[in-house]
Amino acid sequence: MANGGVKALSESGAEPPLEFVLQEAVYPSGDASRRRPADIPIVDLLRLPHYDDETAKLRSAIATWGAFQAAGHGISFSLLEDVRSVGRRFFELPPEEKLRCSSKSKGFGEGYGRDQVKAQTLDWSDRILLKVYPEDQRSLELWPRNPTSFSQTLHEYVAKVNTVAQLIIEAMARSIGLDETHFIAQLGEEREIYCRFSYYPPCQRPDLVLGLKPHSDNSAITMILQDGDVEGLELLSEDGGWVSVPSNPDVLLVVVGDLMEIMSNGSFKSPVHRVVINSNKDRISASLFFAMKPEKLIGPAEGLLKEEGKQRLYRDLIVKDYLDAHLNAFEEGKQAINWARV
Ligand SMILES: O=C(O)CCC(=O)C(=O)O
Ligand SMILES: [Fe+2]
Repeated sequence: MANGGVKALSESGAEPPLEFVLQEAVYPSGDASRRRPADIPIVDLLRLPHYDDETAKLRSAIATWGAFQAAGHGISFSLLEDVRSVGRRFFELPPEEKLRCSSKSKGFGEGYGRDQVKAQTLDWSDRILLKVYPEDQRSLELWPRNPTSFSQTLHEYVAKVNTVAQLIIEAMARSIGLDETHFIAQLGEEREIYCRFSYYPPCQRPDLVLGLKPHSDNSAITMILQDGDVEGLELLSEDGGWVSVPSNPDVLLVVVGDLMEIMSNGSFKSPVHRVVINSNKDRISASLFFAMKPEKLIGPAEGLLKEEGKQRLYRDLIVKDYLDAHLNAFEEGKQAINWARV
């Protein structure tokens, strides 16, 4: 692929090159705009700490979808719009400017450019991945200088979402009868947060490509700011069908990650999800992935194993080993969570 990324390919108007074309068995069949949205519950974070029915709603949403839409988060709409806007403006820069933010690191490496993974089929998207927390671990040389407000906007957004995530993670613990500090203590102050902006250009053959292959996240939780207008994210439902996540411009979509599935001993499911493409509309998203530091040992909460009849479903493991297993599984088109089962 030329240096212009998928955006330049899209603008050339050509059919997608073969390395982007999926095997026929996994064609996404059609245009994102023609899909029916899934009924993913909206949880009001203002009510969450005080009302048991809101906590029950959160638990049921996670049990059904592995995800919910968070409203009442207190982050101004203008900041959400600014985050989408700085992301979009970065991807609109000429290729040589974007390439200044790229690095050669393997796997899901930081910086602009495609994931350096052995994949059978390439994703129809451009992305930039940045470690945003702890602050002293930021590789600022990879952060876009253009638009000039990029760093400040992202900095402000991460601080706010970090506070919101705390409240959500406490409620998740409460919702399954654990002390509300349990998962937060696992994450610790030295938690790591990565931000991934993804830009999905239109493709004249949305029936042949995916913006992002089916995967579950290697995080504890992921907080996704979706495009304000354009849908594309889909969750794999229990009956094996794909359902489309509505693009609600002022909510944050909270998705359970594999590390939370392990710590909750399977009470919470980390959903398999993918991104489909539109024939004439582009889409932007910004995902924040919350995880423990790689050296941390995690496992199912003791409190969940004491209950009668409860079996341990996952091993204790070092987060770094899980991340390696996740990458290997991803490259083979498999789910890493099976590796963690007892
Ligand atoms: O673009 C989206 O809405 C989701 C992106 C995603 O699933 C990811 O980055 O892991
Ligand atoms: Fe994801």
